[in-house]
Amino acid sequence: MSDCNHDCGSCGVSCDERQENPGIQKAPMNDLSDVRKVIGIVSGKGGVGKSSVTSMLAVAARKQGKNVAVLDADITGPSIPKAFGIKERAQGNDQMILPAVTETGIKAMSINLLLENDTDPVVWRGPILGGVVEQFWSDVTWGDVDVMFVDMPPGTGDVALTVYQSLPVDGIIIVTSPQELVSMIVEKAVKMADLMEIPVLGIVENMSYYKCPDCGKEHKIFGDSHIEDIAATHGVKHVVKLPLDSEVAKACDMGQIESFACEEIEKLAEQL
Ligand SMILES: Nc1ncnc2c1ncn2[C@@H]1O[C@H](COP(=O)(O)OP(=O)(O)OP(=O)(O)O)[C@@H](O)[C@H]1O
Repeated sequence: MSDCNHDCGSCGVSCDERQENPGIQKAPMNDLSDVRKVIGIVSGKGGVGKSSVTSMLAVAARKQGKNVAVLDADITGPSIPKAFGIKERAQGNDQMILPAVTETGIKAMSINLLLENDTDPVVWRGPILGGVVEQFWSDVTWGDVDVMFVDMPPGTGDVALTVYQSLPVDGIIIVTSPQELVSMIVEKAVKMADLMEIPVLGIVENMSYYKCPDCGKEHKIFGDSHIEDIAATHGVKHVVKLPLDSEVAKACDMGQIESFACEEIEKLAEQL
């Protein structure tokens, strides 16, 4: 056949090589990178602790001896460098961008490692944000990585769609808090993953309860949890409940997430 542009979507010819649903091409990985597993950390809405959980999962997987990377796809609200206390800018040249490396050896890339000041806002439209995420995947020299955690932007918008379509995501972890409204938003995230045919590996209910340090009683500050029901409805195997804990906030805010240990997250990381 002459003049084939390999875009079956714009061509009606019924040739031997025709693909009815050619789909969106995955972004290529460069020759100096070998990332063997990609796990997206998603949340229905902002502020529920998605970046903290991403960081804790990365720390736990690293402790288990894996080569770990974190791709901060939350371009307009990047929190990963702060949680790990990374202060220096990313290095690179015309050919490649090198990720930052944390104290325990986790590789990380975030828009904040490229901005002149980490308080500079990112005021870009959706397609440009998605393009940055693709570049983080394709142009960063990740090297040998057993598992990469992708800190997704909150919600089911443009950039989340780009990550699902362009990166070879093996599964996602949904982070939520226990309010009723959030349950509905979680279902949206689950359904989006279903649409993309990406398995939901687990749900983390963050700030699930507060344990009184004096009497040990657990208080459900945001109300009763419905997370087990939601997980059962959607066939999600792993459910983790994390307390509201000032030590988590302190570790993230001080850039010391690598010295914070969380048994529940360590157990989850083992299953991934
Ligand atoms: N279990 C917890 N207990 C106490 N504070 C927490 C807990 N989890 C997260 N935090 C704190 O809540 C704040 C928001 O957390 P984080 O940045 O991880 O949320 P996020 O969902 O990624 O938000 P965004 O969508 O804005 O990126 C941070 O200051 C963090 O330290």
